[in-house]
This record gives sequence, structure tokens and C-alpha cells, in this order.
Amino acid sequence: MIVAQQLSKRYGEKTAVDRLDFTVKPGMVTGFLGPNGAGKSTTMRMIVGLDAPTGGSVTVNGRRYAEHGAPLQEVGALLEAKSIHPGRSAFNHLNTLALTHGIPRRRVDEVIELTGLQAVARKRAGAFSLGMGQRLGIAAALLGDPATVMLDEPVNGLDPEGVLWMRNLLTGLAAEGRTVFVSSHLMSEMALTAEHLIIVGRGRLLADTTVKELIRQSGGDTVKVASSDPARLREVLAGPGVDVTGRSGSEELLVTGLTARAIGLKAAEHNIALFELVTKGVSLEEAFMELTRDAVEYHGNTTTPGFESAESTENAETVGSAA
Ligand SMILES: Nc1ncnc2c1ncn2[C@@H]1O[C@H](COP(=O)(O)OP(=O)(O)OP(=O)(O)O)[C@@H](O)[C@H]1O
Repeated sequence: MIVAQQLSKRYGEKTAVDRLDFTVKPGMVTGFLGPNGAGKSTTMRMIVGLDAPTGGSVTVNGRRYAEHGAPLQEVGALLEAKSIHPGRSAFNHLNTLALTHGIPRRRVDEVIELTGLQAVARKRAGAFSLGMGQRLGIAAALLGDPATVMLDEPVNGLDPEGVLWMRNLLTGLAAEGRTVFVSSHLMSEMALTAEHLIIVGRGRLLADTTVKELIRQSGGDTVKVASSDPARLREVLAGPGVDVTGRSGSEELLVTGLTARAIGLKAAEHNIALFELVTKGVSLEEAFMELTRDAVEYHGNTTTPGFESAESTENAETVGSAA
């Protein structure tokens, strides 16, 4: 369990982390998201005592990191690429860590196997690919069999097989009851891996929510329905918690608060012919972009081809009209 209370970090005039309050709970993967420069790495560094907060506090399993007698057994972290002596083998690197932290030798073999490094464990780490280096960093993070695991961009540099392996590893660690806190810019991957999300922008907390709820709030449960009699359909669908919008003269309505199935049944009951009935999907990426639109520090000046596609524009409208 990680608990941040009014956690803040200033670098001179720059406030990198601004009064963050959040709790990362055990038994699930929590994604830590935010645009570049939002303060994710700084927050993670403060969690493991590599940076000192200028305000507030953060604890792991009830204590500040420095107060733990055996921190590697408490929280395992993969932060930015580790500096490993290039001449040292993966095995020697892990074994030295284990020896200096009172961790048994058999655990070194276990993490080497867990991270799929058996074939290269005796090779010089300096010759490792980015993906292998990433696996070695994860092996080191898991060495102390910690109840809390924190990884900054763990899928960086991994090939598709590696990404899948990472997904299974993270969900497996969470299923064992561990606290798993992971930052990533890969929204599609986070949507598959994380259950809970903490989203920051310009150092501030923007959302502390589930993946499902974030998508729902962005209009992910909106149904588009086209019918022969939109005015009459609007009447029969009206009810508590139901919101119906549509342009005058258009056959289309956008409905929130009812499933496509419920809308279809109501329409049939009142003999209203339907031409289209679609639940509109909103991806985590779209929900994230909408939430963080005003918190992006570094804007590019090019438009991604296809981003302004009919579908995206449609979704943006849906969000607007449903709000
Ligand atoms: N040592 C430092 N000195 C001064 N400013 C810093 C320092 N470390 C970070 N910052 C600033 O603090 C802000 C937050 O940076 P941080 O690296 O925590 O963001 P991030 O969310 O991890 O970004 P990214 O997604 O790009 O890794 C940025 O504006 C950054 O420039």
C-alpha cells in the first residue's frame, strides 16, 4: 500500500508535484498516467526516498521508505534505466544485490527464471539489448519478494512478446495480493493491464478512478440510434438517469443511461423502426486526452494524420453533448 498525503516537490520556481493525495491499494494494478513532465517520475522517486518531498509525505506499507529496515523486501522499484556496471553479468549484479541485502541465493535463480534471463544471465550486462536490460531491472525489483512493486515505464523497449509477458507478470503480481504501481504512456496497454488509475497533470491530481469509470465519464456508454420517428423515440426513452440529445431535423439521437438492448426493446414496443443502433466505444487514450488536454506542457505543432477522423470528432461531440 502506498499513501501520499499532500505530497509536493518544488525545484526552485518549478512545482513538479503539487499537493498530491492518493492511495495505491494492494491486489490490483494501478496505472500512473500523465503527460510528459506531469510529475510521475518525481513522485516515484519520492516514494523510494531518492528525492525528498518539499511538502507532505508518502509512505509504503505504513512507513516512509527510509524507515524500513529491509526496504528491498518492502518495495521493489524499476525507475529510469539502472546504471549497471557494463562488465558485470546479470547474475553477478543480482547476486551482489542479494548478498548486500540479506536475500538468499536461491531467490537470484528464481528471479532470473521469472524474467526469462536464464540464457544470458552469465553474459556481460553491457551487451544487453534494451529489452534485456529492462528484464534485468525487473529481476532486481522483484529480488526481495516485495509486497509493493513500482515500475516506471516497464514496457519501454520490450518487443510484442515482452509486452505480453509484462502484462501477465503485472496482473499475476497483483493477483498474489501485491500492490502494483506502474507508469506508462501506452494507453492501450494500460487499458488491458490496470484496473485503477491515478492521473496527474502539471503535478496535480486530475483523476483517481477506475479504467471503466473514466471511459464511462468520457461518453463510453453513449448509444447512437437512428430512427423513423426521433421525436417519439425521445419521448418513450425519457426517464430518470436517461439523457437524450439530437439535432433538430436529424434522424439520429445520442442516448446515455440506457443500453442499446433496452433502446431496441423500447423502440419495438412502440413500433418505431430503427435504422442504426450503436454503442459508441471510447478508448482509454481518447478519455485520457480529453482529461489532460489542458495539462499538457509540451505541445507538438503537427496534427497526427487520422486523429481528426470522423470517428474522433464524433466522439468529441458525444462527450460534449452528454456532459
Ligand atoms: N532535478 C530536477 N530539477 C529541476 N526540474 C526538474 C527536476 N526533475 C524534474 N523536474 C521538472 O519537474 C517536472 C516533472 O518531471 P517528471 O520527470 O517527474 O515528469 P514525468 O511525468 O515523469 O514526465 P515523463 O512522462 O516525460 O517522464 C518537469 O517539468 C521537469 O522538468
